[in-house]
Amino acid sequence: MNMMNHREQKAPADSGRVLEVKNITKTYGVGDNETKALKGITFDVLKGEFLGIMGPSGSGKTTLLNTIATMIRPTSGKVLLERQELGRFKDRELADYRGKKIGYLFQDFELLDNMTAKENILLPLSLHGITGKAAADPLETLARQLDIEDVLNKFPSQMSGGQKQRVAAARSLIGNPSILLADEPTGALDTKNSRTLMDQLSKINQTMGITIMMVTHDASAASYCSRILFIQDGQLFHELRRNVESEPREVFYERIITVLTQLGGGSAHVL
Ligand SMILES: Nc1ncnc2c1ncn2[C@@H]1O[C@H](COP(=O)(O)OP(=O)(O)OP(=O)(O)O)[C@@H](O)[C@H]1O
Repeated sequence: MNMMNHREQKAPADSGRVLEVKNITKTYGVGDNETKALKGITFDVLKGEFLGIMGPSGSGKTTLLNTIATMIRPTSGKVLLERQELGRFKDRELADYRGKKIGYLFQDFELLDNMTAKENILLPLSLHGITGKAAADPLETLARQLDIEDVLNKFPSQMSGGQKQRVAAARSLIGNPSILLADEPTGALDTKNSRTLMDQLSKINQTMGITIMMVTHDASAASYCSRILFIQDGQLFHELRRNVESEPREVFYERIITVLTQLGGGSAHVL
C-alpha cells in the first residue's frame, strides 16, 4: 500500500526552496550483506517549514537525515541546499559549507564535557573566528528563547537532561543555519522536557523563520510540525500537512496517529 500522492510533493513554482532532495538512493554493503536503505526519495523543503520525518524502525529516516547532513554520500541522486549541489563539493569545502549552513541536533546532546554551556554554544562561531558582539548577541537571544540563561556557566555534568538538550539546540542554531536537522531530539527526554523543547523550537521556527527537519518516533513531538513525510521501507509512503494557524495540535496529533496505525510504527506518547 502506498498512499503517497505525488502531486502533493511539488512546491509552488515561486516558493523559496531551501532543500531539494532528488531521487536519492542509499545501499549499504554488497552481496548478501546488501541493504537498500533508501529506494528513490524526492521532496522539497520550503523556507520556514517545520518538516517531520516519521516511519517504522529501519525505514531509512536517519539515513535520509544524514545524507542531507552530508555525513553519508547517497548511492545515487542529488541533494541541493539553497540550490547548491552538495555532492559537487570537495571534502574540505563541504565541511566548511556544512558548518555554516546546517545545524544538527542529536538525540543524545553531544555536548563537550570539559566546556561550559556557553563555550559549547559558542564553539561553532569561534571555529569560524566570530567573537565579540557578533557572538554575544545571538547567544543572549537564544539563551532567553531556550530558557538556559541560568546554566550558561555550568558544565554538562551539572545540568539536567532537558537543560543539556536546550543548550545543544542553542549550539545548533547559533550560526543561523539555513536548515536545522534534528534526529529524535526528544528521544532522551521525559514528557515535560519534550514539550518544553518542542514549544521552544516551534516558536523559534515561527519567529525567526528557521527551517527545521526533524526525525521522530514521537507523535506528540511531530504534532508541532507543519508537514510530515512518512517513510516506509526506504520510500515515501504518505504526507500530512497542517495549517499551523488554524489546525490545533491536538487535531493534527490524531491524524498522525491514524497514519502511524496504518504504517505499524511510532509511539503514542502523552500529548
Ligand atoms: N552503516 C550501516 N551499514 C549497514 N546497514 C545500515 C547502516 N546504517 C543503517 N543501515 C540499515 O539501513 C536501514 C535503514 O536504517 P536507518 O537507521 O536509516 O533507519 P531508521 O528509520 O532511522 O531506524 P530507527 O527508527 O530504528 O532509528 C536499516 O535496515 C539499517 O539496518
